[in-house]
Amino acid sequence: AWMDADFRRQLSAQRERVEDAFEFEGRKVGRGSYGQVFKTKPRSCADASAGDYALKQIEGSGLSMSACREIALLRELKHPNVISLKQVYLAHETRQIWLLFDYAEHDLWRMINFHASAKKCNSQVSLPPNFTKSIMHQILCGIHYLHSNWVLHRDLKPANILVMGATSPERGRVKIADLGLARLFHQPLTPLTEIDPVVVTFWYRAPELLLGARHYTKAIDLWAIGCIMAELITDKPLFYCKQEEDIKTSSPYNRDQLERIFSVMGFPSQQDWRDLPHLPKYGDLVRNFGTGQQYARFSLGRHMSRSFGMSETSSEFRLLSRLLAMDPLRRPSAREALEDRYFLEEPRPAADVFNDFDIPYGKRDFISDSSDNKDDPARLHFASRGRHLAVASQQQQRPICSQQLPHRFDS
Ligand SMILES: Cc1ccc(-n2nc(C(C)(C)C)cc2NC(=O)NCCCNC(=O)OC(C)(C)C)cc1
Repeated sequence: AWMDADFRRQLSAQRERVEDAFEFEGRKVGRGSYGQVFKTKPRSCADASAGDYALKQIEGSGLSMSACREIALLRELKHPNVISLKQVYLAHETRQIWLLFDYAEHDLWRMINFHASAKKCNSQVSLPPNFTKSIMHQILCGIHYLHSNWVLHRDLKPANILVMGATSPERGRVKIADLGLARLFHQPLTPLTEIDPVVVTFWYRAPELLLGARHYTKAIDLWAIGCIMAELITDKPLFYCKQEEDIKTSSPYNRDQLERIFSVMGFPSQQDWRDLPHLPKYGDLVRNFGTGQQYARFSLGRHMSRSFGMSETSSEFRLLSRLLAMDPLRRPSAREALEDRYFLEEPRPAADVFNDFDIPYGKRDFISDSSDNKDDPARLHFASRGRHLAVASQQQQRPICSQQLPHRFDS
């Protein structure tokens, strides 16, 4: 051994073990191909007030490529709106890698689903007037920081936008994360009405990606932020498209998703998007959609005003339509978006997106391993229909559809 045995023994005796430092038995809140995540408290400080931590046990053993990438990336990044890596634990015996993060009780996927369910039961939950503006401001601040460090996110969607809970010193602060893909079958089976947050969806993918663009760009992240803004306003995914039942081909071209985008945005003309004919899948586009005449009367303004009564002259709509420019060259940078009039007008964005409103969302559920029953016939049924079919996450908190909505959910 390159280190003398005695010294190694000494190091090993001193090394802090993650199981000695944290209580995480039965506190699993996330499961996926990346590994699993626990909601933990340090064993040392007994007082419950100390913030919680998210402890991610990385799948596999040893320094995998993804473990290296996550550690190397996150240890360099420090911004209030980006998830922060607190500590790395290397268990030498098992060669396991554990990453320690601040714990975020909420995320936009669960929050938006909560409001969508509340609407269905007509039990509207009141929100601050600057709710969307505050969230958008903090997402753009976080992405501006990442982009200025030449870090592209590549998979922005509501599930990756975390929000700190009531017990955190950073109550109501947005933290951009990348939770990776979660396995689908750890959730008990419930109706397919809600698509699991982490099924691979194309709803946030920029049109140039669907048409075969070979490289991710900052503009691709800004398109996704536009999709998230629309979803915050309407509680519905703007470019919702049914999930494929069978395993998707590897082709980036997704006709149904493009069809959905055109039926909201209209079809891009030569003037709208000069470089469109140079995209690899332009031939497929012409074959499937011809000149796009059938979408001539559609536009974002028409969609947002007819479906959600949104004024096309509002600064909110103006920013949304800038972010959702079909031509990536016409989308604003994160800095240009932050300078938009929308953020300078009343009400101004707040540091705590909930302001002093009660937080109506439930806490994350703990996942029990027993629900990972491999022999569950229903699981096999869904499995046979392809891994894209999701079993809706039981973790989704539905508001109680009764008149007396309890005052505080998060206490
Ligand atoms: C392989 C790899 C995986 C993830 C990341 N990554 N990238 C980013 C940027 C782009 C936002 C900086 C962030 C990450 N990693 C994470 O966000 N990891 C979070 C793990 C903590 N999980 C977590 O808090 O999960 C709950 C369910 C409690 C919300 C990098 C590399």
